[in-house]
Amino acid sequence: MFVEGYKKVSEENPKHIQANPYGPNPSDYLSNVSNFQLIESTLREGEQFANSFFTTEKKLEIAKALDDFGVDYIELTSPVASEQSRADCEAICKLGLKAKILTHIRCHMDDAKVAVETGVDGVDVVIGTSQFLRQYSHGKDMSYITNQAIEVIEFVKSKGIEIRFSSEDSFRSDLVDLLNIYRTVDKIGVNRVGIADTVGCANPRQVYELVRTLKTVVHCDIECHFHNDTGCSIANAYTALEGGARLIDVSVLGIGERNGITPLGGLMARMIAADREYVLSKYKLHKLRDLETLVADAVQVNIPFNNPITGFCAFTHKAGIHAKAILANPSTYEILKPSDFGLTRYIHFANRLTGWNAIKSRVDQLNLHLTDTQCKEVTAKIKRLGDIRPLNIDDVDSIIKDFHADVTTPALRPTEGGDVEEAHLDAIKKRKL
Ligand SMILES: CC(=O)SCCNC(=O)CCNC(=O)[C@H](O)C(C)(C)COP(=O)(O)OP(=O)(O)OC[C@H]1O[C@@H](n2cnc3c(N)ncnc32)[C@H](O)[C@@H]1OP(=O)(O)O
Ligand SMILES: O=C(O)CCC(=O)C(=O)O
Ligand SMILES: [Mg+2]
Repeated sequence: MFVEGYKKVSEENPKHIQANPYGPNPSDYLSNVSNFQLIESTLREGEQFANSFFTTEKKLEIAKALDDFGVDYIELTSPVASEQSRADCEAICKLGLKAKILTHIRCHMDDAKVAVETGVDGVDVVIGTSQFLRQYSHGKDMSYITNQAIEVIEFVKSKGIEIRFSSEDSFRSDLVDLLNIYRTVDKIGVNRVGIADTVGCANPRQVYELVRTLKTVVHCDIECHFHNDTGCSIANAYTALEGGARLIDVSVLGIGERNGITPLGGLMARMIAADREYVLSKYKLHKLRDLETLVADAVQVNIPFNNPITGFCAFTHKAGIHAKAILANPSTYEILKPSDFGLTRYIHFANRLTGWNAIKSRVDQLNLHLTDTQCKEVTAKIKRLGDIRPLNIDDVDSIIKDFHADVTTPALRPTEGGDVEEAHLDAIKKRKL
């Protein structure tokens, strides 16, 4: 149906699509999709991953690589966790990186006093506010938590460094308790408040609602931390930004407690699809694969086959219908450009789902010449073998080369009344002799 005022969508240039033909949506003003920052927590949340053990050298190498990638903040394990944790934190602070260095502590003066002496640019303070954590973790009530928070925040602020206050397990906390404590810490002047989906229970709608509600209560930036237990960590991060959060906690490959948090690479994929220019202007995406390999090796895991961007088949197209369109215009089946990440696109033609367009493209790559009809013929041969066993590129290339030799050998030209198949066989026998 034609609706007056609707702009025609241009297929050539999707930018012509009008986001909202009925005028701006008030929530567009709140969205930080084009203005987000990353708190990179591989060296804090990531150290809580089951396989993690980072030597000092490895931590320094990872911190430098994260900085080179362009993350805004690097969050480090609490300096009270161990002697070495504290020494490593101090060593990373001395690197003089562009990224701001944070450490992550409990809401306790003992931790805060150590943290401010490490040389960090800021301190991330956290305390559980849900009934579970109040009962089974620290055992404190909301009034104790509030007083403790005020004392720690004022102390850290007095040292002239950044301070963030976060409520652990925010989504299972009482909303009134949450809003009260956030309002209090905002009034004292924290740089950020944090929402944490510590158990990975939140869905995007709940995230949007909580962020929007919190926006009505605080003036400072909102940071969000999403665990991935139910597979929502990237969607939740994106929705949080849409709702007006500014900062997202990520780790390389999403490593963290249990199955981890929002992965850096996955979030980059989501964000570049939303605002390519902003993401390309801030982050060195072509360094992503090396960064992931560095961390994967350090914690002895493989990069998952279906990882956004860097999974081995993330830019591989297989079915004939896809391959044809990709050859004509990659955007037909690609929302991300492999070249943005320094990567290459592949067409997987050695299989029975292939089509003649993909095979023709391979014929051209091999510098051979076959007509369209001949390409269709050779495709049928490839499919016949592909029905029997998995194929590799050499299989396909030799079928193509044999076919090409057959059709270009003069003996193949059918003589008057001659049989083409016999002529083929004859020519093949002659070549083999
Ligand atoms: C959701 C998260 O990821 S939060 C960050 C998690 N990070 C860490 O735990 C960092 C590594 N942790 C450690 O090295 C240790 O747990 C330490 C050094 C912090 C504490 O060690 P311990 O004193 O031996 O205590 P333990 O780990 O057994 O228990 C946690 C203690 O912290 C208290 N606590 C837990 N959370 C908080 C909090 N947010 N604020 C203040 N105190 C807290 C608990 O009440 C408990 O104290 P208790 O022993 O007096 O009851
Ligand atoms: O400090 C925070 O905001 C998050 C802490 C954390 O790792 C979590 O709650 O899962
Ligand atoms: Mg966490």
